[in-house]
Amino acid sequence: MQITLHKSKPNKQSRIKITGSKSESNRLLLLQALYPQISLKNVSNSDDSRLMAKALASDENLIDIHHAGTAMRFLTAYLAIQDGRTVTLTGSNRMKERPIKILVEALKDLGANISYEENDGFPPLKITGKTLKKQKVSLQANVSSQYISALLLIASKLENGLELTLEGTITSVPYIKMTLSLLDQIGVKSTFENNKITVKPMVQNIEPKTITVESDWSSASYFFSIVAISEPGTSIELEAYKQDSLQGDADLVNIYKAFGVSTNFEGNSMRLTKTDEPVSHFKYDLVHAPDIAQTIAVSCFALGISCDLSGLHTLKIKETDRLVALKTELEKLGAQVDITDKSLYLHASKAIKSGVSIATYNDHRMAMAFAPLALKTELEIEDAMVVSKSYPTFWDDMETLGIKLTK
Ligand SMILES: O=C(O)C1=C[C@@H](OP(=O)(O)O)[C@@H](O)[C@H](O)C1
Ligand SMILES: C=C(OP(=O)(O)O)C(=O)O
Repeated sequence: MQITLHKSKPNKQSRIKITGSKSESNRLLLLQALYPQISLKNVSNSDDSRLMAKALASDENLIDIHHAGTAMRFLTAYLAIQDGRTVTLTGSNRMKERPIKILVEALKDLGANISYEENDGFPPLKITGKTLKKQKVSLQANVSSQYISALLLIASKLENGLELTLEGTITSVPYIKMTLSLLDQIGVKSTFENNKITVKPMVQNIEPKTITVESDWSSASYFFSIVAISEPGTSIELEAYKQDSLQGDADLVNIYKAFGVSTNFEGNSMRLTKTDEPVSHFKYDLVHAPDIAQTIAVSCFALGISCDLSGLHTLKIKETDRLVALKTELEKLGAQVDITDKSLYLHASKAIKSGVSIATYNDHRMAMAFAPLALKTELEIEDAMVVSKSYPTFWDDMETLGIKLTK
């Protein structure tokens, strides 16, 4: 379905409630399957988290995880330790292009029984669960942190725990720390020093515990963008967020200061207000927060400022090649964008073409990142329901803000 976004002015004040972080939810759902004493509140309503929950509850021998990357990686590790069970784990066509060899090889080094059903190094995988007795493994850490989190999530269930050696520059570090922090909340002990992570085995049963998932910061990024592009005084209140977040994308508070957005935490919500003028050039390394690259690039384009974003090497293997997708779609709107395989440079431009149709490439973040441009011009978003991968009520929330759209 295509959505037309009409040029709109957002309400002066709005309030939006966003559901739990997809990343935290997918970790906690897996931990809940391993430790049923855990109860969860504010779980993400995203397609990816629903698919994760469904897969964990399934006793079928074929599981299709569609576009859900974290679910694919986390379930590979989970199924590898389900003794005696054989499952084929597959996904969308794009999932079959997203590499998984580093994780599969690490699991195999630990003793797992996993084979590739189609192409070497890629899903679908045939996994026969067994008890893994080895404890030490090394893996490349510069491609995706999801491989590392996947191993850490099952580590406390291994007989001797786990000792990971991370090779190369570690990418997306906050996501690894999030995993360790959630393990700590359920009583699993770990250490992370330099390039070594250790996790202790859990010998006794854990105490019953309720964990409330903080709302999703990557979803919040689109509201930071809208406030940045708005008139001074425009404010949006977002629930339920805290200053001391496990999510690396909470760096948005710091980043959007450069675009004139002030953030105030009040109770369990945060209020974003447009207070200042943006900088004239923005330079940032997003190696620890790759999911907000699209939002930031579009914000800069809307504000007419140049930006130089680095640390983007993981973007090529996400839902689509996000570097190429950003360049193609921003240039349709009149931008000039230079990309390498790990960076993006947007030249400053004032004019934004009207009536352009934005392709989304099965990538929720392409649809959502471009939506704030409705404050500047009319545009169309193709295959707009792609947003449900992480944020099913996104378009309803846009309407709540006062953005006019036709479905
Ligand atoms: O562990 C996680 O929940 C995630 C890790 C990141 O992936 P990479 O480590 O592959 O960059 C991020 O892009 C993804 O959306 C979620
Ligand atoms: C990259 C993402 O998700 P995943 O890797 O879990 O598919 C994302 O949500 O931006």
